[in-house]
Amino acid sequence: MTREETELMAQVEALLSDPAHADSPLRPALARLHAFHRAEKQRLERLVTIADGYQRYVREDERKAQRRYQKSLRRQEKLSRISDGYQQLMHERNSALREASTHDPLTGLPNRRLIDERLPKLDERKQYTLVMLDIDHFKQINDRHGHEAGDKVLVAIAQTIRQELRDYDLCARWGGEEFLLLLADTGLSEARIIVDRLRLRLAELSILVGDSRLSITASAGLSEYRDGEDLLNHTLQRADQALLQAKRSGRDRSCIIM
Ligand SMILES: Nc1nc2c(ncn2[C@@H]2O[C@H](COP(=O)(O)OP(=O)(O)OP(=O)(O)O)[C@@H](O)[C@H]2O)c(=O)[nH]1
Repeated sequence: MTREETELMAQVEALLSDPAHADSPLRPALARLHAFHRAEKQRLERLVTIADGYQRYVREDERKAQRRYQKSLRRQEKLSRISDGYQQLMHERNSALREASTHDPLTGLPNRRLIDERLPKLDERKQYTLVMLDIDHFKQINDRHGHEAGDKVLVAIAQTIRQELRDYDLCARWGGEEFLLLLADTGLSEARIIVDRLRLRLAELSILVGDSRLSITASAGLSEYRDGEDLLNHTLQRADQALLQAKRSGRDRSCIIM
């Protein structure tokens, strides 16, 4: 209520309660006007209270909706973090599984399965030489120094093969101490130079096992891929025969079957 209104109401109430105006013909009308004004005022106050309450309710409701929205946003962020993490984990697991199924766990070299997968992708226009490389008298290493020593030697051999070959050559651990090399874009005479250099590097290895230093030699059989033939059947058979020949003629050498 404004100050002016308060003063006016006080003035009207004073007039109404003054006995000097009890018989005034204006008094009943003034009394009704005063009562009407008070009733209106109370109604207005009630309305204001209701409107305030409604606004408070709306504000509180908005705050609740905001809190619910923030909470659901946080939950969604959490879910998407979990989902991202899960996808990453699945990706890593798949890569690990793929790695495990296509590589030899001891040396990390590709295994037969990977070679089987890669071979259909050979470029028919290129020359390829297939090499079977086998470590000589490997059994003696196991027998004399134990299986673990044999494993250590195999790891060192694989490392040397990897270092000596070019990026575009393929190499795999084919069996126990037998390795398959596929030299791309390479004819027999060039392949023999590469293989003999590799055998020399292998012979130079001096692998520390306990108190002993072990050295090895390797034999190799080479054969060139002929157009249209099955590499893992025909070319491989000739390379195997060449390897047998190398073993039979004294080991520590490479042989070729044309
Ligand atoms: N330490 C170890 N030894 C293995 C592994 N795989 C195969 N071998 C061993 O390799 C040896 C191969 O022996 P052989 O086939 O007789 O061949 P070798 O003694 O190398 O004789 P030649 O090939 O005729 O020169 C066996 O004793 C196998 O047990 C392996 O993963 N780790």
